[in-house]
Amino acid sequence: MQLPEGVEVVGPRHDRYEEILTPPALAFVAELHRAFDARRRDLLAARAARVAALAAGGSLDFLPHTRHVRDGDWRVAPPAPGLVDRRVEITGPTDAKMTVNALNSGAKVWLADLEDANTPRWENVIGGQLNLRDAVDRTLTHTAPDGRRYTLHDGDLATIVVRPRGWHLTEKHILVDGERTSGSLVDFALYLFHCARRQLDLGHGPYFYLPKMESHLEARLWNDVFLSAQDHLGLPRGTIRATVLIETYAAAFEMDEILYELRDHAAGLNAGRWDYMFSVIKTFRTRGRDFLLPDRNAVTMTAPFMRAYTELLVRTCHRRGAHAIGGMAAFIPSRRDPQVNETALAKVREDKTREAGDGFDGSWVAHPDLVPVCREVFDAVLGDRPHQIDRTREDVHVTAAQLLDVRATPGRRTEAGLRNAVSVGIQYLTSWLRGTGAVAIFHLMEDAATAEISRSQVWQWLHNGVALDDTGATVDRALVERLADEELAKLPGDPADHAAARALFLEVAVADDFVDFLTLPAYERMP
Ligand SMILES: CC(=O)SCCNC(=O)CCNC(=O)[C@H](O)C(C)(C)COP(=O)(O)OP(=O)(O)OC[C@H]1O[C@@H](n2cnc3c(N)ncnc32)[C@H](O)[C@@H]1OP(=O)(O)O
Ligand SMILES: O=CC(=O)O
Ligand SMILES: [Mg+2]
Repeated sequence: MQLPEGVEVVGPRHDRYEEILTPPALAFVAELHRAFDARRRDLLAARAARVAALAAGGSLDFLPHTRHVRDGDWRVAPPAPGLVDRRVEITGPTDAKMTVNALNSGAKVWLADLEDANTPRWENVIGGQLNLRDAVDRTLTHTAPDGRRYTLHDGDLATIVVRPRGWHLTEKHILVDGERTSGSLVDFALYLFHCARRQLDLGHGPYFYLPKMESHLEARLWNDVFLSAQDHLGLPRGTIRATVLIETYAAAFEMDEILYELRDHAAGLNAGRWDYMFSVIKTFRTRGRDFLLPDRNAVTMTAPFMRAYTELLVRTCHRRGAHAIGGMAAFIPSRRDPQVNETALAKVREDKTREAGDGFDGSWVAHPDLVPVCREVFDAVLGDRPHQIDRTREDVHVTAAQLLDVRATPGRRTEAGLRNAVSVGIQYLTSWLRGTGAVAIFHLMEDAATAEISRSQVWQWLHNGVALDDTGATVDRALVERLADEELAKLPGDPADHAAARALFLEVAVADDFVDFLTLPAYERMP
């Protein structure tokens, strides 16, 4: 096949890959790369500059020069078809079985995840695009090794909203002018190219969730990508809709500005609590006690700094006519263990009840068996209304000091918490390196965001010389390595199965230089 000039595909071409990697689709990727990749890299450099300023004693605050945006009277575009009622959204990776199960789950929306829940292995990147296209065509089927056959229901399916990779990730198998492309642009462009028209014919549209942004300038970049992409494909401006995850500390101070940048394409904000917690740790990782969190599993959504963040998110969205979408309770139900199941359902009910009461218009679940409980809770609050955007939460007034008040978080730093972080981190990386980016560990959903909390918390405790509240031991490299060995010895199978993950975990959790994202070195270990 003749590729567009300057484009190379260096990943293997498995069965049907030519249906996705067509010359016009690759030309579209190349056009976006040439127009926008330099800006992407400049924005990543701006992130690094902010980290340096914070390490030197700076802080986060609402931006003085964008006050006119926060004070201004503007609204985002009205909700697009398929995105009006979002009371239950299921998330998950895009392998064929999960795709069918998610679309059939009864959720209103499926977040098709190419980010936190996905290892961006070449087979997942292109295989995911094939599954998405087949799903939109309603031809997707799957036969499990045990012979079970999966097909899409005839009636209503969940609206597909694709989450491309964050701006920090590259795609090493598609090169343009000899350079790696952006993972975000590849995921976005291939889905838009192959599925936008089909989605419009079905009465929906090309919809996206945008992850891990750290400023409104990053949102402006996405908006410019959307304008250019719509023009290239002859789609009316405003066809694309994007829901932005507010999941970095810096973005919490720029919610209005992010919605404003994307306003003709904006579909709402989501409270991405796990990456947010990771970002809180990461942003002030060298600043000692004021930003030390207790054990990961002790930090709940009622911690004052988390509450300030979700309250501000609902208020900001509703003032601008946008949906506010809740986050992920990590408890995973079990079809085999009634006790585990009961606990998960109760915890998820409690979480969704708080969100619905706070004004969220819908929320996320990680598993099909959680769809009914989320729906029931939101039905009780919404009734026949598709959302509660008219609940403007004028009562909410969140200050920068409240967003930054990490110190008031109740909980202890314990050896059990450290053990858990080490064990979960290594088990997760074992799974990631094998190509599975979401996994249940100790009955909790673990993905790239939750694993980041584990490893960054170990890094933070170690580099701030934390003494554990229970044993009094100071966290140091020797202690982390000992716990790693003890925890690996408890796992079934050979500890050698986890050797690569153990080494990678120590690299990102212990080394002096803090690696920005664990997926960066992990991706380099992928073929
Ligand atoms: C921080 C964040 O970004 S949160 C969003 C990103 N994270 C995610 O999306 C995680 C999504 N969830 C998952 O991946 C899974 O639920 C896991 C890995 C946590 C657990 O999966 P499993 O161990 O397979 O759970 P379990 O065995 O109970 O699954 C039962 C069935 O439900 C299906 N299922 C489970 N979760 C999902 C899902 N999210 N989407 C679609 N189907 C699902 C399984 O495929 C299985 O199907 P089958 O009965 O046809 O074989
Ligand atoms: O993407 C969601 C999160 O919680 O992180
Ligand atoms: Mg996230």
